[in-house]
Amino acid sequence: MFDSLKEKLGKFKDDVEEEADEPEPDAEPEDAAVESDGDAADAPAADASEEPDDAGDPEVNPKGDSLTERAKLFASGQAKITEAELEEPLEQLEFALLEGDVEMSVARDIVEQLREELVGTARAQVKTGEIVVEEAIGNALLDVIDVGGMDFDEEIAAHEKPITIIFTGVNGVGKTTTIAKLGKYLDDRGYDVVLANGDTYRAGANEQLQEHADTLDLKLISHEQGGDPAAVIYDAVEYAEANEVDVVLGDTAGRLHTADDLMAQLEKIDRVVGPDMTIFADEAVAGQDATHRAKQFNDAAEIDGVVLTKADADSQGGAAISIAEVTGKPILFLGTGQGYDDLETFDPEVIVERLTE
Ligand SMILES: Nc1nc2c(ncn2[C@@H]2O[C@H](COP(=O)(O)OP(=O)(O)OP(=O)(O)O)[C@@H](O)[C@H]2O)c(=O)[nH]1
Repeated sequence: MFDSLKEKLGKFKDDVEEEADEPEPDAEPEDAAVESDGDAADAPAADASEEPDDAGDPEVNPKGDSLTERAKLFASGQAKITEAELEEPLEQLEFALLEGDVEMSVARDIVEQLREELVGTARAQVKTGEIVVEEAIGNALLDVIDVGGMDFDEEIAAHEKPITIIFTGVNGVGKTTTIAKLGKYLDDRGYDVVLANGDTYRAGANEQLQEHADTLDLKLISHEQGGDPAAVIYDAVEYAEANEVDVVLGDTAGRLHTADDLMAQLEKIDRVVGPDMTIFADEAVAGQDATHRAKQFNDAAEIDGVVLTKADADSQGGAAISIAEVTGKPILFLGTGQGYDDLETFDPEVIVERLTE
């Protein structure tokens, strides 16, 4: 999972460490003078304990001395990584992220945060303490994926029952399978679950969900094909109330005659049923398409979180990295296979650890 993304981040780390490993060979005296005026770019002069006041004074430390000064700082481990040295590795990383289907604004945020965190870091620290670059990468990733934090288990436990969860997303991405997986997940945790088929548009949708319901021994509420999806989910909520069922999991259509029809239908379900939670499902492998769809669906019927399916088949991680920041809503689960238990809670810290280890 996300192997290619991991490789790209690893390459950035190697590139920066390589830069730190070499003295600044082409540091022109003039550059040095300019940098010492810049923001963190040449902070060593200020950090050096000896003669801090004289370091930038041309009388005491004329331009011609600054290379010697730099060599001294390098030897003492106090020299710092400059913005110029990071330029190429950062550019390459941004390109690699875009190539991996990371949304442009997200790739830029990651690169900017890395620049901010790494410029001015002591070279010696980067060279020897591998953890520095790794941590900077981790922080930049966490910043974009740890968004809108919601603990799904806590939310379910704390919420008044029944709790109604609606799933949105286009056809074929694994939405129905995800509902079945989540039904089992909740059933395993002691909740009574009822499924509702709000996809009254697609032929065979009832049978597909019924098959899952039978396998998992869950109740399914469905109407005839062509019926009103809001009515199906409403019925399921009534059933849950009458039978002390804890959770209603409602599927919705992933495609109608037009995208406008689909969005109008979702808005109607929102209005009539007033779901407690709306989860958008899409496939990780769809990359930027998934990110854009998440935004579109969120605009039509506000989502509370995302399930990214088929993460097991996704090496790029573009959607996984982008979707939370673009929608402002957290990824709750990753689908990691076709089995009912192939559902992994999305823990940003664990994901970052996996990507940077
Ligand atoms: N590898 C992998 N396959 C998955 C995952 N989730 C679902 N699938 C497969 O994706 C295919 C489509 O899943 P469905 O649940 O039928 O998709 P859907 O979104 O409901 O699509 P429709 O039923 O057409 O609306 C099935 O073959 C699933 O087994 C996953 O996390 N990993």
